[in-house]
Amino acid sequence: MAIPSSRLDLLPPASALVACMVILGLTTLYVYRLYFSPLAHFPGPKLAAVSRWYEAYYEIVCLGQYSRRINQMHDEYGPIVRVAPDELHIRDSSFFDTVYMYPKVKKHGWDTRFGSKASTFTTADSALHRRRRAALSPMFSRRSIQRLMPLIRENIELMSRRLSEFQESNRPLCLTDAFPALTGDIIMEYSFGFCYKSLEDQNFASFHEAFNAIGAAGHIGAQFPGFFWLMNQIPVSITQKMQPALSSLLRMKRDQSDLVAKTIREHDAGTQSDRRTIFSEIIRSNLPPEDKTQQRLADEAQTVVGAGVETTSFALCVGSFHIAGTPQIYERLHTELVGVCPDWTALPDLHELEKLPYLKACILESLRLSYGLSARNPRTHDRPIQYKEWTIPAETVIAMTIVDVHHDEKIFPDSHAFIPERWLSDPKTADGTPLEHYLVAFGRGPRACLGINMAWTELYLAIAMIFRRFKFELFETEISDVTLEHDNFIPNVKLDSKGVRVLVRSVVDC
Ligand code: HEM
Repeated sequence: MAIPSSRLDLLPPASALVACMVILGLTTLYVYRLYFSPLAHFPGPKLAAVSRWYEAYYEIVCLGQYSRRINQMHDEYGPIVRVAPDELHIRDSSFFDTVYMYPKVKKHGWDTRFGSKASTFTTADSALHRRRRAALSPMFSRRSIQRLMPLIRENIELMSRRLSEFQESNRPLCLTDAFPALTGDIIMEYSFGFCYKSLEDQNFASFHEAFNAIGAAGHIGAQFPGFFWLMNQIPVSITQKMQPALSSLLRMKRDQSDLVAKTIREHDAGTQSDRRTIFSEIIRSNLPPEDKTQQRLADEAQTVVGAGVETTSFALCVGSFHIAGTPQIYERLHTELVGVCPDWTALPDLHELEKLPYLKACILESLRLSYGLSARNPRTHDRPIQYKEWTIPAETVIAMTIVDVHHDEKIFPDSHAFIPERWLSDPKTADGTPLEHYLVAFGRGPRACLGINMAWTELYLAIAMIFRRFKFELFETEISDVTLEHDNFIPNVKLDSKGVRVLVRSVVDC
């Protein structure tokens, strides 16, 4: 039946109706989150409780500042705060193991962050994660890394030759570029039997910027899950103009996808080489076919390579900066290294290096101040957990942050200072816990770092080679070039940093 036109005039326009419904819906949602949600009674700012836009503002507009804001919230509200409608954050080092060591723990939230949702690193579900991790694990065991030693040493020696070049030319060397070239060449070679030869490149060109871009873009991906899909649809020539670092990231993703495809093809044709690579082994593993698709393995490649490049290289930057800038640390380390390595040309094997207490202390302190990840690290448990007087409902997202533990002044007094001595002579905290228990750079529990053996090996060999054979003089570099300023998932320093730059000097006992 037709409505008379006079009555039609009385109806509000469709757009107004939609707007009213949206406002009503949002109001209902916000009222629920504030007053009726199971997390309603947890302390924290109301804005954070009603919407993730609060987080988005600090992460996207203020460029990775939500962690800092969360720290202010803890100062104001106490050790547990509600930082998003469905998420609590805890700042209490003694609770770290309870959150992370639970075997069935899930990790929601990282699956949309990097455009690689099917990787082991980003898999949310615990059972699926276990299966995927099991296929990767054999390649990262201590024995496998021992087998990888010739490759690691070859790259360390190549780095040594590059350092000699800089010493001879007296040109400043940018370690922020050089270290990702080292770690990148190693992990690419191990992943695919191919690398970009970044160490040989005049300027150590690598995908370092791309990995930093992915961290920053992750803030957008976290809020808008379709973001990476959208970026992938845009031709590289356009993203190149819009955002060069992001275009480098997309190029890297496409390269890795091609390398995965090549590995699959060679496996299917039976033409693969005898050399074990991470991806040839995954393809040979007993993972089900759906976990061996090109897309899933490309996701895996992105995170394995990313995890292998940035964390270790930043730890090397932080350590080198402090060792180079503090003569008594350098002298003590150098003397210890000369003791075990009187002939500078022959670096001792890993077992010998692992026995050196001061070298280990310098590495521990480098890890402590480089954090691994600066992001808050979400977990959910399938049962309620008790934190002090608070009962946290099952399936709540609970996060803690490595940076908070490493700067817990009760555990690491003068926590911003680089003091290797704090690790000497088997130190304990006030309650008798070994200090190393609170070094959580590699995370904890079933989702802890898989590359820990590889990371330690690279750190031992690189630091031993550098500070046995050379001496660094800091060049127009200051503490802010290694200080966390932007939490872009991985720790980023101030935006206008030119990197850690040094002049390379020879040493008399070489
Ligand atoms: C200084 C060096 C490194 C640090 C501090 C570090 C730190 C971390 C941390 C904190 C996590 C856990 C994330 C979480 O809790 O969810 C992690 C995971 C991981 N790391 Fe590392 N990492 C380092 C080097 C490496 C290297 C060299 C590799 C080798 C490719 C690697 C591969 C991985 C992988 C595959 C995961 C995911 C494990 C999983 O989700 O089961 N990492 N890393």
